Amino acid sequence: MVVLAKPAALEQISLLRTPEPWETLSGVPAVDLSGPDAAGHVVRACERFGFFSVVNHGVPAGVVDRLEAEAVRFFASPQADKDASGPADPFGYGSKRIGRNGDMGWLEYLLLAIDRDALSRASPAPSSSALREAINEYVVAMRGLARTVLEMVAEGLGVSPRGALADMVTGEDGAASDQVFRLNHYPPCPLPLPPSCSVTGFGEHTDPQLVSILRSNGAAGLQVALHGDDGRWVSVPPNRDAFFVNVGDSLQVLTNGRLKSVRHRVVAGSGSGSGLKSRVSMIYFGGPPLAQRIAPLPQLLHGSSPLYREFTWGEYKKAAYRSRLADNRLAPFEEPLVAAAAHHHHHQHWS
Ligand SMILES: C=C1C[C@]23C[C@@]1(O)CC[C@H]2[C@@]12CC[C@H](O)[C@@](C)(C(=O)O1)[C@H]2[C@@H]3C(=O)O
Ligand SMILES: O=C(O)CCC(=O)C(=O)O
Ligand SMILES: [Fe+2]
Repeated sequence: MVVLAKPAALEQISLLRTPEPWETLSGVPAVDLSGPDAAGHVVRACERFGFFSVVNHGVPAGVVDRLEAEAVRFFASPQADKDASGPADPFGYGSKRIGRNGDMGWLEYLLLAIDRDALSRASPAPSSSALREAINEYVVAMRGLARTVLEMVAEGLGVSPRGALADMVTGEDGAASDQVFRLNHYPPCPLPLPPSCSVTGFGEHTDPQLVSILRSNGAAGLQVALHGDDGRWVSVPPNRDAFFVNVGDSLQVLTNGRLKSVRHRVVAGSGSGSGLKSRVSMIYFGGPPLAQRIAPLPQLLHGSSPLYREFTWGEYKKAAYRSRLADNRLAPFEEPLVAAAAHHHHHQHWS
């Protein structure tokens, strides 16, 4: 029997079994934000998948293209220049290491703090002013999109006021919300791999915030786990012109589990000279102010008990940054006594 050794450079990066052909999520809902009943479509997509794409979003292509070009330029710059904005702790330039607890992936990235509507002066920022300006312009567009999506979620769920969720992330008054922006670059992995194996680009996880808005170039790699079906993984076909919205853990709690955060991961492309493109993605993470209390909204309880105990975003974030990527970060906040009964309730509600 031939045992293929794992190349040394991949020592700490998990390999994933990738049965070919990958099943693609042909059913990934694409919501036309300018179409009729967009709010209803958004809520149904969030309930079924915790994930959907938006088209006719009104974000000018120029804003996206400019950032993509600057991101490509940054990642192509000399390693020493990139290292000058690192190591990521958690903000700055990082390579292969994700977070502080041993997660590794075949990628490099820039993780940046956003203060209201621009890069925070308090965290390391890239030295290129063209990149900084492109990020600032893009972040303004993402705040607008996050606001629209969260207003539609509130509207579709019957939560009032309509801005109740959106204000947590993009509210103009009160404490500044906790927004993060990330550029990820996944070069194709040039090393030989055992058959039916791929390299982990970004390991499976849910995002802790309310919503994340992701955009990538035309390179594939993103996969999401279905809520039913034993969490089967499906590939998301790339779409340069769309944005992908993830429901995060905090929105799951605020809706008392009616919307569920989506587990997702990125699989790196493999094979040198195979013509595979590098994947470049840009993700805006919409979190609330640190002191924001996160608990099921009373309006959504309809007489049933809360599935989670109240916590502040600051508390949750602290716990999240102590956890591994794949951990179930919500488990310690679940209300054990009512979980079984409520599960039954939801089950009936959905079937
Ligand atoms: C391993 C980790 C990386 C992460 C912080 C954490 O300890 C667990 C959550 C991770 C995550 C996932 C979504 C976002 O990419 C991120 C910035 C976030 O807010 O939570 C990352 C964190 C990170 O890369 O530092
Ligand atoms: O890079 C991607 O496409 C997704 C990465 C991701 O899920 C994250 O950064 O939280
Ligand atoms: Fe993510």
